[in-house]
Amino acid sequence: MSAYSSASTPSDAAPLRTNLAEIRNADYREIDREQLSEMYRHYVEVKDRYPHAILLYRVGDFFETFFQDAITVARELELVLTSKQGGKIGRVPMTGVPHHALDRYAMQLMEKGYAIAVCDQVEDAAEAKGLVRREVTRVITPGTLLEEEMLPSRRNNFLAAVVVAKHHWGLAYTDISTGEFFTTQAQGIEHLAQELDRLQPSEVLIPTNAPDLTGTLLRPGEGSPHLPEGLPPSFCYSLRSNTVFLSSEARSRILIQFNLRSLEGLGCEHLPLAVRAAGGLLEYLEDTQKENSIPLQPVRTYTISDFLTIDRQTRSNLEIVQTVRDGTFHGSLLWALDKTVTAMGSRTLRRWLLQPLLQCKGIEARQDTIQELVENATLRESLQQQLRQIYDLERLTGRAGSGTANARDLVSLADSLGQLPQLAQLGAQGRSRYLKAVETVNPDLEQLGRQLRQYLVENPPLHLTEGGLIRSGVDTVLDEMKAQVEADQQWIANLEVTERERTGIANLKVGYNKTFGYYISIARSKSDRAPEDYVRRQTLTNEERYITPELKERESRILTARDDLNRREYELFTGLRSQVANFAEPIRKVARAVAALDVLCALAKIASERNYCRPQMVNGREIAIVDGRHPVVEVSINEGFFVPNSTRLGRSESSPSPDLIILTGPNASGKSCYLRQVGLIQLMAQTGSFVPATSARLGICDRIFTRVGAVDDLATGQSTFMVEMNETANILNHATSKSLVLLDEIGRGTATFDGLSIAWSVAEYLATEIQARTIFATHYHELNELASLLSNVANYQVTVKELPDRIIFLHQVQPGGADRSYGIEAGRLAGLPDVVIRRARQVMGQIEKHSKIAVGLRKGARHLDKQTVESEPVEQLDLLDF
Ligand SMILES: Nc1ncnc2c1ncn2[C@@H]1O[C@H](COP(=O)(O)OP(=O)(O)OP(=O)(O)O)[C@@H](O)[C@H]1O
Repeated sequence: MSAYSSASTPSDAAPLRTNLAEIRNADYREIDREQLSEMYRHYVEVKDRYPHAILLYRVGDFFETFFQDAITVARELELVLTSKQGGKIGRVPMTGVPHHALDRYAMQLMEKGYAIAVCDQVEDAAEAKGLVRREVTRVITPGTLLEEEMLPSRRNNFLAAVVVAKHHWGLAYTDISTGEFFTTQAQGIEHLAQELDRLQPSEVLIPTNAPDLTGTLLRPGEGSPHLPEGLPPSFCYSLRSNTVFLSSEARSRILIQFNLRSLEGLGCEHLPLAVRAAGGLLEYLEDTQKENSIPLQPVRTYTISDFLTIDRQTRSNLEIVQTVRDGTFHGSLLWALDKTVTAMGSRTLRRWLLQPLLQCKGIEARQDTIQELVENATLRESLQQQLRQIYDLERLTGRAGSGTANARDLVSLADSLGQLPQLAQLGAQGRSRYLKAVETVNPDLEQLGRQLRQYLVENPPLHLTEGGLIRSGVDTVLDEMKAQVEADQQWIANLEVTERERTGIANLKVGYNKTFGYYISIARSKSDRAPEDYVRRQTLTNEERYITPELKERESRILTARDDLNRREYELFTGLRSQVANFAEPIRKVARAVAALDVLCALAKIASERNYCRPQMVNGREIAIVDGRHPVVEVSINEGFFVPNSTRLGRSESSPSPDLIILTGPNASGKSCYLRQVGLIQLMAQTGSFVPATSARLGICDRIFTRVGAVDDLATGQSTFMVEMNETANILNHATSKSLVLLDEIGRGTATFDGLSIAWSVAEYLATEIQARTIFATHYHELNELASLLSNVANYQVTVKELPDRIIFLHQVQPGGADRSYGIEAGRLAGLPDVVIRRARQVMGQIEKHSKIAVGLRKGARHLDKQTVESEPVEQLDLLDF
């Protein structure tokens, strides 16, 4: 149980130990409201408006929950469930958390999939006549977090909205902490699922026409008949009324938000579903943020086909942002490449890796900057040094705009803006586009930074209403107030000396306590010498305590002046904060340029330290990598131990390279590693990065597909083999001749001959029908025979050296097919009985002797290139004949 519990709230709260089923008044909807006392009546009125959120209701120093919410919160947060007198109705369940710990507990509830409505006191309890006025000041949901401590700094927290109309869909998403706001429209639900998978939004808004469900937050995996079919179940979905997603309402909401007359300039005028999604998203922000107005950047329209498509399997198999095995960041591509020095840069690198480009122009612009920074290490190091001084401008601006920034945030912002001129000087030394983007500093931002530094003290406190924020000399009213307080404080400080002189009592003291304020203390033995204007306030064993009218007057003046002074400081502070919010747009523009430069510096540093090369991007189908390496494995094993391997793929008139490589080799020889290495090099190249190779010429790919390993998908109840077949079907149905397909172990999850047959026909289809560039790693060395049938197929093997008692892995990929697998050898080394090994060899010999796969298919080979494979009866394979 937590140390915080309602047991420490008001005195009539009592722990509830009863069986949950016996708790009375748990359901607020079923009680007689007339019987409730005034505060509870207000509580249920508010609760009626937020039936699906946990309502945290401010009472004194606590945020309390009542009725069913109290039971839920007690269970989820392991707090003590108590009860409190709710009026004539008797006691109602209650659980509370201290107000200062709200963020922490809200975060825990959020992680468990709850939305939270915060109902705070909006007037001073001391000044309230009757019930203290309370209002919902914020609704916190997973997609609307703003609090620094609740947000991961190095990744975005996206809120998405989706509108589906048959096969077409619109998607809008934003990160309200950084203000990014995008929208798009396309067709094919699988593409929507892919986009959501790329973004990993914390919350997805879905329109529903069931009014009583509006506001429901479905936890990940919960599912609902109201979710459009085909959406991944792994997200938190919020059901919203479909009226706010109507075209006209959505449209006018966007126009008002960005103060526009038409959507033309935003690029979404003719994309009705994109507009509807964006409008619905804006309405949600209005509804949840209440008094915080979120400064969003004008919505930007994008097209998914402008980027390399990476589906969920590929993102997972290539371990782009997390590893397959344990889902950790450590060991992923992002981990190996993220040498950025700002949180903004880190978020940008993640985005770039998940959304590589399709146009040479954009890729080459990034490459140009990397090249410049590889060649000029001094400039690169100075830039990184400079970038380190720049805080998270995007999120600091976001907090300023939403009114949640504190004085330390503004000081960090000012310090960061103060670094821009030096950054500009460094940028001016470069030639490429990304360096040029920072070479001029907006004078308004310089001025803003100066003003913030001029007003705010260097190390301001966290609290904003207790003074100590603003420097002296910047505001005459404030200075006069400070002078008055200081004069009175000085008078009190001198009082001890002046009163000792006046009374002649050498040990007279001036003290302060909370109950009486300032007092003069005299030893009781000397109390007869107290002057007439001394008024006795307290008698202790050895001393008497007095006040004087003048002392009291000074004291109350100090107290009121301090209040005024704190208020004035707060006013000045909020003025500064609003000023920052007014500059949100130009600050974020700079932030984007800074983030991109940070990423390019990081990639240049890696390129230089790890000997990467600049890949030459070409428009054809060529993939020519000389001495390529796996970017993650290379840095995970001892330096110099990684064995580089080359790759040539992509047949064309000028190149005899194969389209499909059959890759064989014993277990653990490095097939998977090689396969992934090729995929990662291609992906890195299309991100604009240099690649781990001696040289590379790469044609742009439209998609990278992977099928690696075999894992049961228990969540959807699919067997290993069905997962494998689904993934393979997806590849065969969507790959094009511009795709890169990486297949590892197709057909292993079923009977050998079924598996081999499927593997064979899949490879054949890829090579003849689709002609995608493919690497097909397999233990079925029978597939090597394909190369003798199809001219665009080649065999490669990962080599090993056989010694009498062991195998040495050379990890070298060389032309030719392995004529045997080492499975039986591996079994022998593992200690299988000799008799079993002997029998296995015998069986193997029989299989090899009688296999007529190549002969059988060669007879039908004339049909292979004519797309008639399906209709032609291929001769009965003789595989079972041994
Ligand atoms: N080129 C290489 N240089 C150095 N070490 C390598 C290389 N390729 C692979 N390795 C090492 O060998 C290990 C096994 O590689 P990998 O998993 O790719 O084998 P595999 O042939 O796919 O095995 P299996 O058929 O059992 O799946 C890797 O973890 C890696 O450490």
